[in-house]
Amino acid sequence: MTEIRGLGYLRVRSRDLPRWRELTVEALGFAETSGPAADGLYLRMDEREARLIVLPGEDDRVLAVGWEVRDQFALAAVGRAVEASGTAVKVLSEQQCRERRVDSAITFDDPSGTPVEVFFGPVLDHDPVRTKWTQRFVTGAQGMGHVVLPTTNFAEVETFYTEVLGFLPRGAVSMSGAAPGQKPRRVRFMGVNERHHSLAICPAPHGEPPGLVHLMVEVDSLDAVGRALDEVGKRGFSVSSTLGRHTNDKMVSFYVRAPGGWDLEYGTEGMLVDERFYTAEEITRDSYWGHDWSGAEQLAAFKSPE
Ligand SMILES: Cc1ccc(O)c(O)c1CC[C@@H]1C(=O)CC[C@]2(C)C(=O)CC[C@@H]12
Ligand SMILES: [Fe+2]
Repeated sequence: MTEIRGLGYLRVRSRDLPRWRELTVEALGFAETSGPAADGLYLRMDEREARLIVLPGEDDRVLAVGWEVRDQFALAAVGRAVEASGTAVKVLSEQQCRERRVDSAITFDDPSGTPVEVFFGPVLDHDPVRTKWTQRFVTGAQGMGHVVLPTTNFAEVETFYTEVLGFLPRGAVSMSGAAPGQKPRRVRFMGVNERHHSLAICPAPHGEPPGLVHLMVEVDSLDAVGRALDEVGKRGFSVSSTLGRHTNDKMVSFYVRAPGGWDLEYGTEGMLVDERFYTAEEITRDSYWGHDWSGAEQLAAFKSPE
């Protein structure tokens, strides 16, 4: 049984904070709050202080994928497992934990170099979450959403997340290149809670610096998804994939290109997995309908030569 309970937060760095703010706050309807860095973008989805944090800098990169555990004992157990696997673990300082608004955290790189943080004890903000479309983000026991990570050492990364961190396999798909000129690739899905997948890995060059394929966040309203889709178009953001319904998690979503070269997936109606009855399945199409990727710009992660 995994100690990881869900995706807790994502911290990224960007050269273009105004555009990130326009996308997340004005188009997707995240609630903006303040945080320790006066010039940072701190985005609330729920009673947590911030789930998505964008800090200004000279490049676009993932600073940390934050995974949440129950308590200090679970955190210690994860730290021991990661060390035992031969990966160096650092304990975050009190100052770093204050910045992240968590009780304690450790950090390490996964085998493809994605910076990972594992934490417990997030600080809550009890003020109401004022989202633009009055939607609620689906979080709670399902965590913040899911991330898809690019990797060139697929097998090693898969082993790390399943056997060291205890993620549960939640099926796979073999896809012919979705965008023209792309190679076929296998995507593996993994979960830690009732959300179908909190993590997926995709064979792709990681790019330099560490990139993402996408971050998915879920809302409780199809109207919010539709309104957000209208708004990203009006504001000139590139829609990487049109609206569609996935065959594995049944999510209705679209994908929009964020500044920095990866996508935000914005969806609703994701299914819940009941581990008492679930078995991992192999899907043969990514979607029942929709999800046309032909308009996608190349992923930053796919830019460097294979
Ligand atoms: C197949 C699928 C089911 C549920 C999801 O939440 C989900 O993101 C996907 C995969 C989408 C998939 C991806 O993440 C990596 C880039 C891919 C392979 C494409 O280029 C098209 C489909 C994309
Ligand atoms: Fe996704």
